[in-house]
Amino acid sequence: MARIELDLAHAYRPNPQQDSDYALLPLKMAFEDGGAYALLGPSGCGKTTLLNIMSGLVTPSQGTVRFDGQDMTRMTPQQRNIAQVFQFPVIYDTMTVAENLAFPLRNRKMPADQIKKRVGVIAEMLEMSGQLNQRAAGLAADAKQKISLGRGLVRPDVSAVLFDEPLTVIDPHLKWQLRRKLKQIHHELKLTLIYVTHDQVEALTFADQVVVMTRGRAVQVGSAADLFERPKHTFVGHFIGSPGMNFLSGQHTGGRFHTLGATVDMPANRALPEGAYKLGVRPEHVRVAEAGAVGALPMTVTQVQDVGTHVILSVAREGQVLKARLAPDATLWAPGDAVWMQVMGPQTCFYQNEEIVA
Ligand SMILES: Nc1ncnc2c1ncn2[C@@H]1O[C@H](COP(=O)(O)OP(=O)(O)OP(=O)(O)O)[C@@H](O)[C@H]1O
Repeated sequence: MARIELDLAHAYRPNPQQDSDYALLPLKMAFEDGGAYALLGPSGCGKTTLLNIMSGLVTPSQGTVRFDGQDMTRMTPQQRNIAQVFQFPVIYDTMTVAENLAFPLRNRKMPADQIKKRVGVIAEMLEMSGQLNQRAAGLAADAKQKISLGRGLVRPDVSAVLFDEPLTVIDPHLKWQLRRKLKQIHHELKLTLIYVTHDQVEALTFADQVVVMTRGRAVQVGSAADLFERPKHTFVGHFIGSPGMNFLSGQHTGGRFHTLGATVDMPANRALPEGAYKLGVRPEHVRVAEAGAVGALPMTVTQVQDVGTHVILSVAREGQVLKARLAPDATLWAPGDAVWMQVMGPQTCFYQNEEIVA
């Protein structure tokens, strides 16, 4: 295993001139030895490009890839000793499950008794012990992809295992199980795992550290709690959470925040220089308040969505909607009701140029 350090940018086209010419804008980051990481972001943000640069399938147009300090930028995937699992199964249909799992170990000339043992361990982890002697050809797509996962995980000596949306072909119920399984496998095998996905639940359940990407930029690297409580960039606020963070543009002057044609008092202990900001507050932290309460805004209820475990209350002012995630008894509210919504609190964040400042 290795610590992977990236200091690079990548454009697929020659002579990139502007940001939009880059699949990856200049980035500098490190993946620690033995960590479980996810690269999360919408389609086209550069996740696969970043993964392929780590594996050696793509050479960055600028900068370097280092493994444990050694420059690997121009090395092949074999030389980097990387295992990669793709969206669709890459297996040999004519071989049995056991032979498929053993294949990467045979290639590395591991002694037969050790191969048998390791294949047994991996099959057990993936709950495939009963299928070891079956031919892959007769198996369902789910089972074939499990073999692909197993082939990625079977070698104990790899620098890292890279997964590119590996659960795409998996049935939703099994997907949930496999996600948890991969997390458990990570704890047991202590391999460096890097997992590409556009699904926040998948990223947050699997990884200890999530790299959130948008338009070729890695905007934040952090734990689920970091991304939830302190989104460094408004994109992270929008993208993580369901519904995402609320944002209100406004002006801070004289200890008050002016937004949507109203004024909210800032809590006394909240130090913030005067200026223009976007206030960011998670629906989980918005509360219905007493009329005129410090930190509350007068608004009108537009929608009450009862989703069983909680209620999403949508309120609006001057055409701007704010969402609050409340306990189930909030169904007492109805569209048209006047409410005061508490938007200021210790978890309220402030942004300038989309970056967090307080
Ligand atoms: N081989 C290529 N040649 C030219 N442009 C490419 C190539 N591969 C990707 N791109 C472009 O680079 C950008 C990043 O693509 P990439 O596939 O890395 O994103 P992604 O986040 O993995 O998206 P998806 O989830 O859809 O695969 C996109 O604009 C894409 O069109």
